Amino acid sequence: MQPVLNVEDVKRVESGLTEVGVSISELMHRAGTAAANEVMRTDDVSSVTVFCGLGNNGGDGWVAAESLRKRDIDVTVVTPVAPDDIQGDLARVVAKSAQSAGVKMLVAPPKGRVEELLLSTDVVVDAMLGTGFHGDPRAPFDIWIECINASGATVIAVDVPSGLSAQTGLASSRCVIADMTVTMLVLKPGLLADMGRDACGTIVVAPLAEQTERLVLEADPVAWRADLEDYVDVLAPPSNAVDKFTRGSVLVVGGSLRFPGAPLLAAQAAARSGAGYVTLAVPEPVAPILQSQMPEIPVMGLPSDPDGTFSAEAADIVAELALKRTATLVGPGMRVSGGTVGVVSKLISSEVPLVIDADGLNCLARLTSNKLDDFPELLRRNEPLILTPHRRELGRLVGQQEVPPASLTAAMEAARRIVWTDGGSEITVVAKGSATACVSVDAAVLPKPGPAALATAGSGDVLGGVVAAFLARSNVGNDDLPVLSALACEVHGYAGSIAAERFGSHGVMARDIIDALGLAEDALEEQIAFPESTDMD
Ligand SMILES: NC(=O)C1=CN([C@@H]2O[C@H](COP(=O)(O)OP(=O)(O)OC[C@H]3O[C@@H](n4cnc5c(N)ncnc54)[C@H](O)[C@@H]3O)[C@@H](O)[C@H]2O)[C@@H](O)CC1
Ligand SMILES: Nc1ncnc2c1ncn2[C@@H]1O[C@H](COP(=O)(O)OP(=O)(O)O)[C@@H](O)[C@H]1O
Ligand SMILES: [K+]
Repeated sequence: MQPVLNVEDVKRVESGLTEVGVSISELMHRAGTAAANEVMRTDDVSSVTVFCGLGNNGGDGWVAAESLRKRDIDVTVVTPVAPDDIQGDLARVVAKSAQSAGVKMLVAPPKGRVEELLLSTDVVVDAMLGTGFHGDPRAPFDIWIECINASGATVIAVDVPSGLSAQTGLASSRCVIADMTVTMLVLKPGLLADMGRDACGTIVVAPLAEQTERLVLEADPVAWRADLEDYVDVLAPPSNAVDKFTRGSVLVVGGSLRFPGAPLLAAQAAARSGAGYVTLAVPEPVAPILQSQMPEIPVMGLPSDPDGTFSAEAADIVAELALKRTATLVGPGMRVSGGTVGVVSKLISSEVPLVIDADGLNCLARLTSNKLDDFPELLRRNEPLILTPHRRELGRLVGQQEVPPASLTAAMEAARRIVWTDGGSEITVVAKGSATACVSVDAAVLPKPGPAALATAGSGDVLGGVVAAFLARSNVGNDDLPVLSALACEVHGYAGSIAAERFGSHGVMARDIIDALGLAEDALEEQIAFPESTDMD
């Protein structure tokens, strides 16, 4: 797994490196050289334009320019001020050095001149704004960003694409869209989430010093990006000596007359994710509707209120059923009512491996008056509990219902409040979004995100079914629940990619993701076993 550090903690690595004799100036030289090395790896590069800002990110750019000049590349720096007028000492020194080495420059050029230069540029190096950037890019950077994005040149961003927050992954309207980002020392969360996914292109981490790895670990990574090899051994090895029950049995509890389809999607997804026996428990009037849809999945009708949701009597029956299954998923389409809150509450207090999704989470929010983190006794259990909220559901659980977490880091913080309420490793929160974090008390694991085609109604129900099936099939201890959940997310995401190939990136429906789940898991397992053989990107 690759560590991810909050931007403020990167400074701790920087000062640790200074203590072992690697100065900031030396780091800047190594950073600029690392960026230049990536430029040199680009095919057929002869002319490069480096856009430099006024801080240390700009300093990296000047170093890169000088390094490229020495390798006979035709390089021009575009800068708001001449080297002598740069305020920061480090950046001024390297800028003057590049100037003395014969690097060409354009100081505060008009827009038309920048556009003209870009016409003959093969590679742009974006060294305008790095981790010191806040707010919206001001002139002239806003204009230069526009020119770069319109240029068609290959763009290599230094540390972070200008305009993107390396911490939050949020960007204003002006943000460099790079083909590659050479990020210094360590991954930062904003590169992996939200707009970061569109802006960074391929991410290359330049460690810059041999002590970096140790110092990064000491700086307490906020998350870990999973690699495929991390998933080895998470699921039980295949065996022919199984029957439908030993392959893992899943109970899906949910549905209402208003939303009968959601639990069916989840149950189908569980069946397509390798659970040998999947059962649905739904309110009585919903049962005949579903039974006709899916002959493989037995449907049980449980006591219902007149509005077609579970009644109070359903709770004990559900708990008894759950005790006989390897894992239970509760929530899809069940609505929030006295009866459904009772069902969720009963399941939580039963020692059964449990996944709570969708309205199951909203019931939990109701039960705890939007302060789940104030109810440690509720969450204290031995068997696994996996919550799969999207950001609005997550917000409702921790009192942020008006303003849900807006970034991956904010979502991880909210998820941490929940898992720390209990403090045990049996709870994992899968904080879903365009990038997802699987958070436990020990770690936050970031699966490789799937395509935007996953953002379609019912897709979350499908994920719930996959997570429940993997929980039923797994042989891991509670400590590995974040990795197990991350694998479920990757299979879901990969199934989304297969479905997008089949139906077009705008044409995917939740059912298409379900149909691709089995193939997605096979493909991923092949990748895990033979990592070099195929390229998943
Ligand atoms: N942390 C480290 O160990 C290393 C950092 N290095 C570089 O240093 C960078 C951070 O340097 P700095 O802290 O100087 O920050 P930056 O260079 O990212 O940005 C600071 C500059 O941008 C300006 N700025 C901020 N917001 C702006 C806005 N909205 N519009 C226009 N201008 C704006 C500031 O006035 C300042 O001049 C990193 O991104 C990386 O590229 C590297 O030199 C090597 C190692
Ligand atoms: N832009 C995106 N890129 C990748 N995955 C996404 C994106 N948007 C949503 N997803 C994924 O799709 C699923 C949507 O779940 P959810 O919001 O619960 O949907 P629903 O409630 O409609 O079932 C989650 O797994 C989420 O991580
Ligand atoms: K940059």
